[in-house]
Amino acid sequence: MSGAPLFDRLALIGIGLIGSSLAQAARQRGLVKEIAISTRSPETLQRAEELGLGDVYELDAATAVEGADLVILCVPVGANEAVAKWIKPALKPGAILTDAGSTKGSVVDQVGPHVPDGVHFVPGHPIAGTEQSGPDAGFPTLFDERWCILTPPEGTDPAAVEKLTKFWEGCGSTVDIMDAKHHDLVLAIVSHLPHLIAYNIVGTADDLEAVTKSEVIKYSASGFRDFTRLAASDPIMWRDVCLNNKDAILEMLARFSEDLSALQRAIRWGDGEQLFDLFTRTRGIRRSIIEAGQETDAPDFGRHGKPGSANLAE
Ligand SMILES: NC(=O)C1=CN([C@@H]2O[C@H](COP(=O)(O)OP(=O)(O)OC[C@H]3O[C@@H](n4cnc5c(N)ncnc54)[C@H](O)[C@@H]3O)[C@@H](O)[C@H]2O)C=CC1
Ligand SMILES: O=C(O)C(=O)Cc1ccc(O)cc1
Repeated sequence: MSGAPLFDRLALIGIGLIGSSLAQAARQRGLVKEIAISTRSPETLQRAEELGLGDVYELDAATAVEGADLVILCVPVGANEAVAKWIKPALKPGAILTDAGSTKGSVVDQVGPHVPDGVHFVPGHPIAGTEQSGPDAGFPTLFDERWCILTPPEGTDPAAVEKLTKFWEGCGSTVDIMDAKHHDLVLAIVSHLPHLIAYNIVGTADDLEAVTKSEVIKYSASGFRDFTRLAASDPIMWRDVCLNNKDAILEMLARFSEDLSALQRAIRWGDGEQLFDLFTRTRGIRRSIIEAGQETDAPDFGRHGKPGSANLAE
């Protein structure tokens, strides 16, 4: 990125995959003048320093946010409220407070009440990630050609939303704005349910008595291996996602179970036509994703194409 930095001081609270990637993207693209990093464990903070991710390293999150004009919470969503209470007295008037959490309604409910007057609260969610966690997992291009969803509560200063949008665009993303409740419903089906299905199928395979663990590893076809990648995602992060998007996830799980029962019935009664029809319809969805430039061959969440850069490799 060319031009003046957007922010003087960025404070990142939590320095795992997302915090580390943001630090690297913001630094490489000149989006901020200074980066302050805070995280709970001294070992992780030391690792962040060894990796040279920031300029200032603080165990005390409140000290890290002092003087920051952009504060991004990059902790598991279940930790957001405690962090918000902690940093509240130290937030600078006029600062933008945002987060990267995978759920949004819970962040609005749990962080919102602790945001002091004069601080702009704009929750966010980069739709970009991997199954890795920790500061070593971060990389500066993580957000390139990905969506970032912002869910500003009603009455949020449009100038703050615009400035945060510019920041994410500087990180390589395209920003969409939506209501937190809608975000949680959409993400429940496209992200949260797939992870739960992956955790479940890998757990089931692991529990099978008639099939040994070595056979699961030896004969795993690529379909099963794709599930094991998702099922290797961070347990704390995904526990928190499930507990903080409970209603939408339960709604999607209920629909999923009904549809699975219908498939079960079709198999039991030899209804090949129903199976064929469903498999044909779903194949069409995959083709639409490819045609829209949302190439998904990469072993992580699909990038969206920018106009003119659609990847039609398949
Ligand atoms: N991993 C992914 O693919 C994606 C994750 N997210 C969201 O981003 C956030 C961060 O995720 P990751 O970076 O993947 O997690 P991570 O596990 O790699 O890093 C989390 C960081 O938060 C710190 N932390 C945990 N509890 C804390 C507390 N109470 N106070 C201070 N620091 C604390 C940890 O020490 C670590 O530095 C989560 O809310 C997650 O839902 C969003 C998009 C993708
Ligand atoms: O690794 C994958 O395939 C992901 O799905 C990454 C991911 C995980 C959580 C999010 O909220 C967004 C993206």
